[in-house]
Amino acid sequence: MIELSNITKTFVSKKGKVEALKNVSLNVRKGEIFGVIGYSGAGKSTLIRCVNLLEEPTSGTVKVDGEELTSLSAKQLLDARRKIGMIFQGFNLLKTATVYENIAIPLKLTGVPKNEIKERVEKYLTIVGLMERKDAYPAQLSGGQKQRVAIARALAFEPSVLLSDEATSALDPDTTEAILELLLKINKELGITILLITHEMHVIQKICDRVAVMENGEVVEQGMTLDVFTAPQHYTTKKFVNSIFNHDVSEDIIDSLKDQGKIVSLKFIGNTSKEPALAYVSKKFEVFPNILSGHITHLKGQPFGSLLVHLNGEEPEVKKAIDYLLEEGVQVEGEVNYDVNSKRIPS
Ligand SMILES: Nc1ncnc2c1ncn2[C@@H]1O[C@H](COP(=O)(O)OP(=O)(O)OP(=O)(O)O)[C@@H](O)[C@H]1O
Repeated sequence: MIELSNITKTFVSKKGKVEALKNVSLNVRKGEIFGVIGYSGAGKSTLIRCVNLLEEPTSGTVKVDGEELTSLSAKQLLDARRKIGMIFQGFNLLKTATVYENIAIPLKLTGVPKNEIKERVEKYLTIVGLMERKDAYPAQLSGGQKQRVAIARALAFEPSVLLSDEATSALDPDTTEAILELLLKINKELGITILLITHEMHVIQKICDRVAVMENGEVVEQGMTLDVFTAPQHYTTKKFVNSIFNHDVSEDIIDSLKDQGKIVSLKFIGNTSKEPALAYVSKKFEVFPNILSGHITHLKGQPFGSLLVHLNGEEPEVKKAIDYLLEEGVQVEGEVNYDVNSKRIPS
């Protein structure tokens, strides 16, 4: 549905050149929710803006719904953009227009007939749950309600693709959840393909079928959300995974324990979360597991747990215990390193 092939984007300013995108290729399939996650400056905004050519790539091609946007004339591009809705962190509503007008005016400007405008505005305001606020002005709405108006405005063009540029980043956690639920509903019920960018793991965890991790203008890892985050390969991906578990154990404790066995991080996926694999370790081997910290979350609806455990015992027994845990489908990571926040985490 969205095919980005070998996209590069170089900004040239007085300060010099910035390679914001370096040979990025992505393929977003019809009907899926695809998330791009990365820290500040990774190139996410530049990437999503290249999809509707708000930003023109320095090289590479952009195809949306089979049409190569990079080869269209200005007029053709305007038409093609109507199939690509976009929502933003800052909502971008007209302050002096009502909720109804915010949706109706852009339709009017593109020549949609009057009776159809009314039909569409009412249809999409109902879908986002804001019909009763149609005469309100943006200043009278909460952040979540403003984002709902922006979503209705995007949907009113009946796009096949919705781009979301950090749409929940300015919202509180409860409102974020509600907006993510709405995006899921739009994806399922209207069949709209969604490409979103975010720096928040829970956005990816909750709604994305597939994910790409960006760092320094490059996609460093991509695949099914569950696969990428349960077996992270790249340092940045590991940092994102560790950020959801936040094992906050003091260095003093780690230093005092590390000579009497091994400190490991165990990750449990799906049904293995429910199995007491760790309890068997102390029965089967001369190893005494001591849980230093633990957390269970969800990844695309599947339980995903992490325990920071001190496996106290002689090296051969600890090794056997680790092999046993691996056989049971538990991910085991050893070596304790510092992360950027100077908290010690297994890498
Ligand atoms: N118009 C521009 N001119 C010059 N450099 C730019 C421009 N836009 C982005 N950049 C640079 O390109 C790089 C990627 O920026 P981009 O905004 O795409 O990253 P991001 O991952 O979206 O981060 P953030 O969430 O902080 O916006 C950064 O180094 C940024 O300073």
